[in-house]
Amino acid sequence: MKEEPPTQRTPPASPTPSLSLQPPREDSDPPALWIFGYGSLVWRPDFAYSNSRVGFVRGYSRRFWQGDTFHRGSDKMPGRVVTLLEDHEGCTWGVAYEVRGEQISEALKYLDVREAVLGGYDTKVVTFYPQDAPDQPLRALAYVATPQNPGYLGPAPEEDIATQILACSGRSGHNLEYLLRLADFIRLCGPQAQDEHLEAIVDAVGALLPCFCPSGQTLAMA
Ligand SMILES: N[C@@H](CCC(=O)N[C@@H](CS)C(=O)NCC(=O)O)C(=O)O
Repeated sequence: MKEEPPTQRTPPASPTPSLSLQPPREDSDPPALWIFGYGSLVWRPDFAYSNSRVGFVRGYSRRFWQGDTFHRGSDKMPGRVVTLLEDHEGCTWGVAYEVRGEQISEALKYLDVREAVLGGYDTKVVTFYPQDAPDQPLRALAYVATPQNPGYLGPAPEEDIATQILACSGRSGHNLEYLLRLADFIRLCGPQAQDEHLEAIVDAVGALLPCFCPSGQTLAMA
């Protein structure tokens, strides 16, 4: 399902940087583009793609520092979603999706609405290292929310981020679902994908939950 923007919330993203499409492998092969997801794109790309690979990007850390007033929050109660922070020591795990031929324009058109218009993200070219072939890195397009975008919330104690996540939901669902689906993915990637920031927020949510679910209800994940 593709979200339709109720109104233009942020200026259209700057045109996608001239990411040279991967040359066709054979003359008959269509051009290809890799798109790197590290937040909701990990479990809900919602665009057609030909191939996907789990892996990581170096030089970035994932942070719940972007506000979201559409998908996981509202204007009155913005949720928190992730962006990439430039961090020389950082390593962020996610999923890269290969789009080929006509899939390219369809994916970019959809993501421009979902990520840029509705989410305040901009595009950035990153180097993606597939988990199964880290010696064969790929250039990929990533959507990154910079501090200059109007929805940027920036750093906060993990306990405060956890409180905000527990209190927010939007058109795509509860902010807690967003956190837990991402934590599930990182857990499935194994210990090399450890994300201390994400873990600290999940731990803080666990510590707060009795306050939010006094009857001891368990969290039902759809
Ligand atoms: N750009 C990041 C983050 C994308 C992201 O999480 N964007 C949010 C807010 S704009 C979104 O699309 N949410 C849809 C959802 O929460 O299901 C990614 O590559 O996954």
